[in-house]
Amino acid sequence: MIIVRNLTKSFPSGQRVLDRISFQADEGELVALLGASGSGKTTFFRCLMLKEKWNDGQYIYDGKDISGTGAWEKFRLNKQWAYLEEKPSLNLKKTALKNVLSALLFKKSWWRFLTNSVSEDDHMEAMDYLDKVGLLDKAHEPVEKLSGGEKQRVAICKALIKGAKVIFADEPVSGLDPEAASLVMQDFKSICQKHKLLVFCSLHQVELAEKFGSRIWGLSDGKLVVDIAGRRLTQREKELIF
Ligand SMILES: Nc1ncnc2c1ncn2[C@@H]1O[C@H](COP(=O)(O)OP(=O)(O)OP(=O)(O)O)[C@@H](O)[C@H]1O
Repeated sequence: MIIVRNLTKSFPSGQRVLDRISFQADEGELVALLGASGSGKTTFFRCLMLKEKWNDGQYIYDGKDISGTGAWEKFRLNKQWAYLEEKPSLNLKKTALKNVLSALLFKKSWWRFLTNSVSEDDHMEAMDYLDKVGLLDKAHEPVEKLSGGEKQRVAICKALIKGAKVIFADEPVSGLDPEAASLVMQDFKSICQKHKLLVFCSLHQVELAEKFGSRIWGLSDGKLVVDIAGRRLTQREKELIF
């Protein structure tokens, strides 16, 4: 699904943040990305979402070379990608259901977009997704009343209803207590398998990466120093990353 060869990124200051990173990642994979603070995890995701210009490298997505692609192609690809942040961007005053439905904006026909109408099918689909992440009974609650983990799960539903094929989750469980963090990670794992998505998830917690990642990557000094199937990391691997 994604093949990257020699991704290199430097900022104008001259700092090289990503150094010739190469990988192949496929649908159904939950890639847990570990790295110390400032190791370049966010920059890496931003490069993969084409929000940052690459200095070098080749990017193949769904069999097509999209290195140096134009604005229209980026717009089209952005519909297939979702970016989830530590603090999900949600309308706090609106209900969980309305937040999920808002992600349909770009999928609707122009007529329904202009009249802001929601079909019975849209409604059912949104409720189905909320049900899948255990939030059916919170569908009509304003998001400001939901916990951090529940807000993150609403953001996951938004990504699903938008039809995202790849999710970039940037430290989605930072600030959550261990139980809420596990629930969110469990949701990522199940949607990844069920909907055949590719999920990249940056984490600081090694245990969560070991428990939920189908693959674990370690980023250090701009390089992918660890790329293994999900399992317990050895002491040596931890030392390479941190
Ligand atoms: N727009 C920018 N201009 C210049 N330097 C930047 C820019 N964005 C990030 N950097 C630098 O790139 C390096 C990597 O930053 P990045 O945010 O990608 O790391 P991170 O691994 O996501 O960190 P954290 O875990 O703390 O969120 C840092 O040294 C940062 O200062």
